[in-house]
Amino acid sequence: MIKIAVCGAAGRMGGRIIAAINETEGVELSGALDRPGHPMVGQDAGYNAGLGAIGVPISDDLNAVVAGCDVLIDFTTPKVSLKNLEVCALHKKAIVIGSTGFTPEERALAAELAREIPAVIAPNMSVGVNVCFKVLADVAKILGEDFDVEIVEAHHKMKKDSPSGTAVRMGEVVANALGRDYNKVANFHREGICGERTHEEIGMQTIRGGDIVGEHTVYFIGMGERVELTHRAHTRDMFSRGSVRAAKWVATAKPGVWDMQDVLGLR
Ligand SMILES: NC(=O)C1=CN([C@@H]2O[C@H](COP(=O)(O)OP(=O)(O)OC[C@H]3O[C@@H](n4cnc5c(N)ncnc54)[C@H](O)[C@@H]3O)[C@@H](O)[C@H]2O)C=CC1
Ligand SMILES: O=C(O)C1=N[C@H](C(=O)O)C[C@H](O)C1
Repeated sequence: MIKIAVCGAAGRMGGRIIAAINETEGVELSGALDRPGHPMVGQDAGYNAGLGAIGVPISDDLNAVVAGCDVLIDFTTPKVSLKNLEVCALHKKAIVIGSTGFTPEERALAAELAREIPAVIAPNMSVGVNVCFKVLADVAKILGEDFDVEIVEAHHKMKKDSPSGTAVRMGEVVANALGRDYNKVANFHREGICGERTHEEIGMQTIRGGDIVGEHTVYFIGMGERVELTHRAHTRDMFSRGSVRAAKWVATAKPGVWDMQDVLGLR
């Protein structure tokens, strides 16, 4: 039985991950964490998952919860995730990180911290999005330089980072396939007399509102035709099931940073 602890247990994803652990064979919830001062600390973690009481209280004691698990699943914020990675490395425990909004410097630090423990770090745990990542590289290469690339994502109004981690990864996949540097060609802002579109840029546009779970479209726009690759998330449950699948996989993985392409065998 793999013992999984969940950090961000009082959050939108935390509740769905606890529900997914509850329905998955071979895993059990060993602990639940949220930030000190959160009103749900001390309450049973099953309530946020819609399960009723399951006998695991939400704690704010990171060291104790990590010591008692085999794998920590963490859906919080980049800063919290880096701290969790550091504590998992101290305790030699594996980690799955779903938080998004990492800077390039934070990503480098995460790789450093994960040198001695296995870590799955992925901006999107759904099978559908990860298949999109895989085919996007081929689509970009086949359509080539004659097609302009624009990426549009839409999420709920509570989302804190922009563009989404998924949109950034899509931009990186396309840029790599076309031999471009995402950090140089991503264009996040057009306003006023901003001039004609450059050939190389990848436009990154963001919509926020209501309760949209998550939608991503990559447009390949040519002269006289365009191709659109869209993924729409209907619920958070495939992200949470994906994170539990990643936890089972990472429990026996070698140290280093992995992502869902590794977990799903899509490399
Ligand atoms: N990789 C994926 O498939 C997905 C990633 N995400 C990402 O997961 C993250 C969380 O998303 P949501 O659940 O919607 O956010 P949320 O705001 O509902 O939940 C985050 C939780 O983390 C807790 N938290 C904050 N500081 C903490 C600390 N120091 N220690 C422990 N807990 C702490 C908050 O109190 C909150 O309960 C975001 O970065 C989001 O973009 C969301 C969905 C899917
Ligand atoms: O914050 C969210 O909700 C989501 N975040 C992830 C991202 O930033 O890509 C994945 C998903 O789209 C939901």
